[in-house]
Amino acid sequence: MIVTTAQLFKHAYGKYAVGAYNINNAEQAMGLFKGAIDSKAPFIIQISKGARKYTDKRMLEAIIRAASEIFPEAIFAVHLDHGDEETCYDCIDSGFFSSVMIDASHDPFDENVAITKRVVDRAHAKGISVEAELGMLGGVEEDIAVDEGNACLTEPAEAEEFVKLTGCDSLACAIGTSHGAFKFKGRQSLHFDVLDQIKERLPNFPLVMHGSSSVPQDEVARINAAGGKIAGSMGVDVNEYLPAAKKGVTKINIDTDGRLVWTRVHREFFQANPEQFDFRPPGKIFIEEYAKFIASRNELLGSAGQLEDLRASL
Ligand SMILES: O=C(CO)COP(=O)(O)O
Ligand SMILES: O=C[C@H](O)COP(=O)(O)O
Ligand SMILES: [Zn+2]
Ligand SMILES: [Zn+2]
Repeated sequence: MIVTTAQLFKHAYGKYAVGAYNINNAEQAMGLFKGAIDSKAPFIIQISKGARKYTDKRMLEAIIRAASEIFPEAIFAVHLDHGDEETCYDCIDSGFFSSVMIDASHDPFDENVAITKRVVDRAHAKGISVEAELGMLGGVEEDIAVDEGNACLTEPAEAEEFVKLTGCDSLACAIGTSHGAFKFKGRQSLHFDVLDQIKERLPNFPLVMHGSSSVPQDEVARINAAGGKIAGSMGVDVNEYLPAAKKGVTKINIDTDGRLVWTRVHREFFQANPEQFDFRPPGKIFIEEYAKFIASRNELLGSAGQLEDLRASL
């Protein structure tokens, strides 16, 4: 069943975070739905502009509708990840997306407000939720690279004003993370101080954490042992997911870690079976491994086991 992110956040706020996972193909969709059902968790499927280009937006919709038929118990939102204004309107008009993200965080504050407000008006007219972004993460997103020096944490007073002016349903805040596999040079903590200040100004308002992959070091080691060359990568401490959720982070975005699962499975498979050229055996392994990964993340986010209570509340 497709619901809005606002419906998911109402149930989760302050108790747990809903995992938001990107998909690009059928194997990821199968693993995601299976892992969510195995862990009895609601979830958010995210589709980036890159995914819509790679697989074709019609193919992605068909894959998700099919997965929803294969796993009829699933409760999830279909969400556009890092949309621009034009892509937001395309998704709002599609009749398929229940939630969009307008990411105008690279524009000046007033421009971000104006763009976000226009998207909010169009989305709300159709009952669709809107995530906006304020502050700047490091790393690369949708082809825009932000180096560490230019990344800036969300300013709490600005966040309060931004939400009032735009009427958005949730806000992606920069609290120290970045996209991709190279977030930190050493183990680093989230900026809980900033989170506390934002929560004080925006009580009961759902916040979103992008760049939340943990980049498991054993996963990286296995990839490198099987011929990969991923060096100096470090991610978010998974033990900080739940404390962040208790401070209002209601959506936690994880994409890179899933790509690492894919890379490890396929590198190990083809290294062990150099004569193989059928992609289905490793594809099958990936679906199983990705399902296990999703279930493990949902446990850490606290969303595992919430499915039936959520269903009863809808
Ligand atoms: O924020 C993300 C998608 O919007 C994904 O972040 P990661 O690169 O840490 O997985
Ligand atoms: O924010 C980035 C997400 O991980 C999506 O990545 P993508 O734009 O390469 O599909
Ligand atoms: Zn952004
Ligand atoms: Zn993101």
